[in-house]
Amino acid sequence: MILALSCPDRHGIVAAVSAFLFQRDCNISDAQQFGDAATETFFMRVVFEPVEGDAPEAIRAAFAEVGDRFGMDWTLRGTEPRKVMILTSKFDHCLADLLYRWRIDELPMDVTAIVSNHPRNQIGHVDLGALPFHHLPVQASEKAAQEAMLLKLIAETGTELVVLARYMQILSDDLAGQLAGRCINIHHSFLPGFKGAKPYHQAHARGVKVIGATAHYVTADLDEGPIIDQDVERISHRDTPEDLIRKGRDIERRVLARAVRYHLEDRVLMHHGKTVVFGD
Ligand SMILES: Nc1nc2c(c(=O)[nH]1)N[C@@H](CN(C=O)c1ccc(C(=O)N[C@@H](CCC(=O)O)C(=O)O)cc1)CN2
Repeated sequence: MILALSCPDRHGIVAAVSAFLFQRDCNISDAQQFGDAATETFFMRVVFEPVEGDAPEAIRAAFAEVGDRFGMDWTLRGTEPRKVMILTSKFDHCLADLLYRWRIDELPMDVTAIVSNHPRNQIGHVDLGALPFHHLPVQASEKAAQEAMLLKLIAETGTELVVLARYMQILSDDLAGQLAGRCINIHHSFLPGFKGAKPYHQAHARGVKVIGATAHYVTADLDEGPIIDQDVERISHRDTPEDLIRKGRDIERRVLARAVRYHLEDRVLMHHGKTVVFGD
């Protein structure tokens, strides 16, 4: 099981958590914590094995007293797969990579559906196997209707996380609000540089020597959401925009996969528009 928490920083938090787990004969296999002096906030992630028959609900019910005592924001989850919906437009490299990592059990998820604003035959060569595919086209005048169908699908499938794997439509403030903290986007630049569409052409025009990719939670403000993970590659004057797009694909794949896995493993805690990430 994984306990993730944040609370006002004070003495005794780690002691109280470890005492609770000790009293229940739980075995701690990993623990990470961080105290943010600037905001006097404490963050902690503990992976532990409960004794046989100690049900998650019972542990949660018992931990609530500790949570209330310290004013914690906390989640306590098993490691069962979580329901993920993947949205894409025409570029399928991130979708294909996520599905490969899912098929080799690198990502603890059940894929509820693949959704695109383009028809199935326009999203590259990726093998969706038996996964449900939904074509939800976006006409500017019918964006609200398209988003209502998307929200209905998310609700009906019990989707817990929405991944924008190069989904090139801007979500409305309402939809972004309804998916707050459970929608991750891959932006194909090293934010805050080169927001918006065509970042590789912007980078080429600026003559930068490093390109990158950024995975972030989606908010109403385009490319402004809390950053979960980033990575970069050095480039040179020899690289054309097409070279940057090619080199960028690899960066996007690994950054998005890492961010999705970190979210699914409760390694990401949100804080003041930023994140605390207990990586591996
Ligand atoms: N509310 C948000 N929606 C989306 C975000 C976000 O941060 N907040 N990220 C984008 C992804 N993205 C960059 O990473 C991005 C996608 C699309 C555009 C854009 O200008 N789209 C045009 C249409 C383009 C087309 O049809 O091909 C538009 O929507 O007018 C910029 C950046 C996903 N959504």
